[in-house]
Amino acid sequence: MLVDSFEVQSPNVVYSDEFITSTYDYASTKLDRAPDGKWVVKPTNSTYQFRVDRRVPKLGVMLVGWGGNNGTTLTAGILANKHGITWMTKDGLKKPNFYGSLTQAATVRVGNYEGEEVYAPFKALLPMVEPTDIVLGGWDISGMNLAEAMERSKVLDWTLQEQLVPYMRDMVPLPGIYDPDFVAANQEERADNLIKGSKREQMETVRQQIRAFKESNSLDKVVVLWTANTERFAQVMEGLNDTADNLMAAIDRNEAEIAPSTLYAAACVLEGVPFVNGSPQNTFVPGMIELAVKHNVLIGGDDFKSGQTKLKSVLVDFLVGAGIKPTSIVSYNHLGNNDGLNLSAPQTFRSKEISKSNVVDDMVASNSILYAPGEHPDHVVVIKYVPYVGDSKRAMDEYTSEIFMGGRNTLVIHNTCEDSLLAAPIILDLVLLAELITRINLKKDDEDAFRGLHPIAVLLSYLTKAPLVPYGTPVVNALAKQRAMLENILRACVGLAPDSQMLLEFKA
Ligand SMILES: NC(=O)c1ccc[n+]([C@@H]2O[C@H](COP(=O)([O-])OP(=O)(O)OC[C@H]3O[C@@H](n4cnc5c(N)ncnc54)[C@H](O)[C@@H]3O)[C@@H](O)[C@H]2O)c1
Ligand SMILES: O=P([O-])([O-])O[C@@H]1[C@@H](O)[C@H](O)[C@@H](O)[C@H](O)[C@@H]1O
Repeated sequence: MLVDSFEVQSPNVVYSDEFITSTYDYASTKLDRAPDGKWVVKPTNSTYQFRVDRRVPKLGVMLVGWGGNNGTTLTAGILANKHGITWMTKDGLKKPNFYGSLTQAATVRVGNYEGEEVYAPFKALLPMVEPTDIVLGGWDISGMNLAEAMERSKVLDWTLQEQLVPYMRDMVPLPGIYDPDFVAANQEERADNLIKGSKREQMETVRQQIRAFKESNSLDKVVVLWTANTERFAQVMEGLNDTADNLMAAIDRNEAEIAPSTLYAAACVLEGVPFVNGSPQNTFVPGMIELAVKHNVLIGGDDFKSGQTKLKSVLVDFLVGAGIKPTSIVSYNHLGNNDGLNLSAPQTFRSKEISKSNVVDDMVASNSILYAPGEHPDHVVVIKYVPYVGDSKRAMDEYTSEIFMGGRNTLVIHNTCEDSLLAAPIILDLVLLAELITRINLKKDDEDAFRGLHPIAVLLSYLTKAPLVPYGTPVVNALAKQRAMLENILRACVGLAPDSQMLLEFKA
C-alpha cells in the first residue's frame, strides 16, 4: 500500500507552522581494547534534537553547462511534467514522469497496517520543493538556446521535443567562464558565449549573474550545480590553493591553475549559494573547501553516480557482503555524446577514471577475511568515444570472483541507456536535497543552540561517484549504505527510527 503523506504522532515530535522539531535517541557503539587484548564493544546512546524549517522556498536552480545533454534533458523533463505533455512513439503514447529520481519515484517503508506493508513517497519524509516549481537558468560556453541545444543533444523523442520548443527557445544560457587548458581541445568550437576578463573579474561577473537571477525571478533561494564538461584535475600547490586566503589571492593574481569550476564554486560560496559538482574534477581544492566551511555554505559532489558505477556500488557490496571475493573488475563503455568527446582527451579521461575506480575501496576494506592488507581487485576503467551511438552509452562489465574451494565466478553485464536520462533525475535529487539540507538544524545532548549540518553535504553521497566528505569522515560508496544513511537521517528529523527490517512483530 502507498500513502501519499503521513504525520508522526509522538511525544518526541512537535509540528508548528514553521518547524518540525524532533528528539531522537541515537544508538551507536564505542570500542575499547581490554588489557588482555580482547576487543570490547560498548553500546552508546546520545540525544539529538532536529529542527526542520517547513517553509519550502521559491527555488532557482542555475546549471553550469545548462545547454548540455544533461541540462537540456532535465529542463525538458521538468517542463513536460509541469505542462502534462504527452507524446506518441512507435511504442504508443508516452507520459512524463520522474523515474530515476530517489525523491520523486522511490518510496520508504513506514510500517504495516492490518497485515499490509505500507510505503510513502521518499519526498513525503520532509517538505521539499516541487520539481515543477523550480525556476531554471544557468550558464553555457555555447550560446545556443535550450530548444536548439535539446535538438543538438539527440536524447529525447522528436515528438516530445517539438512540443517543448515553444517553452525552451527563449531560454538562453548566460555566458560562461571558459579555459581551454582544463578541457579537451575539441570543445573549442562550441565556445562562443564567454565571460571575458581576469579570473577575479570572471568570478565577480558570476556573482553578479547569480544576484540578478535571484532578483529578477523573485527567488527565495538559489542552488548552483555543475553539469558542464569534465575538467582535468587542478594541481594542488602550497601557496596557491591550499587555503582559502591563498585561493583568493591566487584568483587576484590571475593564476592559470585556478579552474573555471573553482571560480564558479567560489562565486557561489561568496554569494551564500550552495554549489554541487556533478563532474569528477577536483573543483573542491583544499582552499575551496576551507572557503565553504569558513562561510558555512553547502558544497557537495563529486560526479553523478548514474549507471555503470551505481551498479558497481551494488554488485561489489553484494559480492563482498556474501563472502565472495571479487578479484578482477573491468568496466568498459563507449558513447558518442559531447561528454564522451570531451573525455576522449587523456587529461579529462583521467578525472573520470579516478572517480570510477575508487568506488570499491570501502567495500574491499570492509572484509579482511577476503583481502590481505593492501590487497585490491584488479580494476580497469575504459571509456571510448563512438559518435554513432550518441547519448546511448554502451557499458560492458566483467566481474570475476573467487568462490568456495578455488572456484571462480564471472559475471558479464551489458548495459545500454541514454546517459542523460539517467543523470537528469539525479541532478534533480541533488538540487532538491541540497536545498532541503540547508533547512535542517540539529543540536546534540545539552548543546544550547541549533546549528546546521556540516557544509560538506555528505548526505548527497548516494548520488555521487566520489562522495565529498569532511576530514576524518569515512567515505562510503556502497549504495545501500548511502541510501540508508540519507533515509535514516530524514526519518530522524520526524522522530522515526531506522527501519530495522527485523519485523519482530511477526517472529514470535
Ligand atoms: N550519465 C551522465 O550523463 C553523467 C554521469 C556522471 C557525470 N556526468 C558528467 O556531467 C557533465 C555533463 O554531462 P553532459 O552529458 O551533459 O555533457 P555535455 O557536454 O552535453 O554538456 C556539458 C555542457 O557544458 C558546457 N560547458 C563546458 N564548460 C563550461 C563552462 N566552463 N561553463 C559553462 N558551460 C560549460 C558545454 O558547452 C556543454 O553544453 C560531464 O562532466 C559528465 O562527465 C554525466
Ligand atoms: O555513472 P557511470 O555510468 O558509472 O559513468 C558514466 C561513464 O560511464 C560515461 O562514460 C561518462 O561519459 C559519464 O559521464 C558517466 O560518468
